[in-house]
Amino acid sequence: MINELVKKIKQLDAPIVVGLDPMLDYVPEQIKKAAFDEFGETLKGAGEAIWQYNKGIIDSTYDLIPAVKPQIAMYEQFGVEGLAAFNKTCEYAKSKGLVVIGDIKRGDIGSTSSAYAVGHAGQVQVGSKKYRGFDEDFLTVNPYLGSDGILPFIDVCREENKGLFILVKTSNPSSGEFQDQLVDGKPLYELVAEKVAMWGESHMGEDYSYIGAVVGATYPKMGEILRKIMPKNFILVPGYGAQGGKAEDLAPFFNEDGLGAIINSSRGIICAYKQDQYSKFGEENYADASRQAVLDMKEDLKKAFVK
Ligand SMILES: O=C(O)c1cc(=O)[nH]c(=O)n1[C@@H]1O[C@H](COP(=O)(O)O)[C@@H](O)[C@H]1O
Repeated sequence: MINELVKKIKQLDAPIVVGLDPMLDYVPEQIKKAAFDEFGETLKGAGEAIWQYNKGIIDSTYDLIPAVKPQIAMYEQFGVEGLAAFNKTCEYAKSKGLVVIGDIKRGDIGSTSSAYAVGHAGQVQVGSKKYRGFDEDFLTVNPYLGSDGILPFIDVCREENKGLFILVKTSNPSSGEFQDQLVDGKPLYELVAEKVAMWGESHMGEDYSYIGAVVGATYPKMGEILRKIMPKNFILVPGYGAQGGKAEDLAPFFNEDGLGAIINSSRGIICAYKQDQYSKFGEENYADASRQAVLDMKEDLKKAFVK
């Protein structure tokens, strides 16, 4: 899948992933009304509303972008109905040719990581049959438990031609509390990056590894160092837009070949219709506002390459 992702990024000239993080408050009234008329103000109604909202965004942007990243918490809050919406969203995005990055941020002791990996990237055995519970192309994982927690994910990804993005330096304000701590004079995030580079060698694509890293757009100086430590690993970069990351800060995340990073924007795209600059679209045309926001993001990212 990493080769397909790289190919699509090149073809579309868009190192962009749209984060499908649907809070119910973001869903336009007309979609909520239709869902609640059918299923009532229930978890099922909420699941239907977020699915229809996502479908609109996918339909209006799939020809411009290589990938989407549904964040599972936004779905889990509605219980199994939310998870059904997550699954439908992943399946529909794939049917439109999009690469799906399942933002599940899992990681546990080995046996439990194995079950997570099977559930989201592999196939579970049921008697004589095998089934895919969920079926994302990439997963985000948390490396806090060490190799035991990561290797089961890599094993499944190797069998399935899938990949990972491992948290290295996260975009949030308190990410330094643990991640920046010095260990033998080196920040912890650098040690994790060295491990990601090493793990990545065991599952290589053509030019890049299937094993990538997550580094926040909000820490460009660290991004520059991490880019060098992990030259063959793709970096998923969240934090652009709603969290304050600017296009001008993104250059260090890319390699000389103009590749190596994919920039996420969630609220900046899916809630575009709520922003002043896109208010002319109106709530009913939220999906057109999202399309315009993707086009504007694409233009804006060009600044990252202006030397
Ligand atoms: O793994 C992630 O995607 C992630 C890592 C990180 O360091 N920071 C971060 O914001 N994210 C996710 O990226 C998305 C950012 O959303 P926006 O701030 O709305 O663009 C959310 O889904 C976050 O959960």
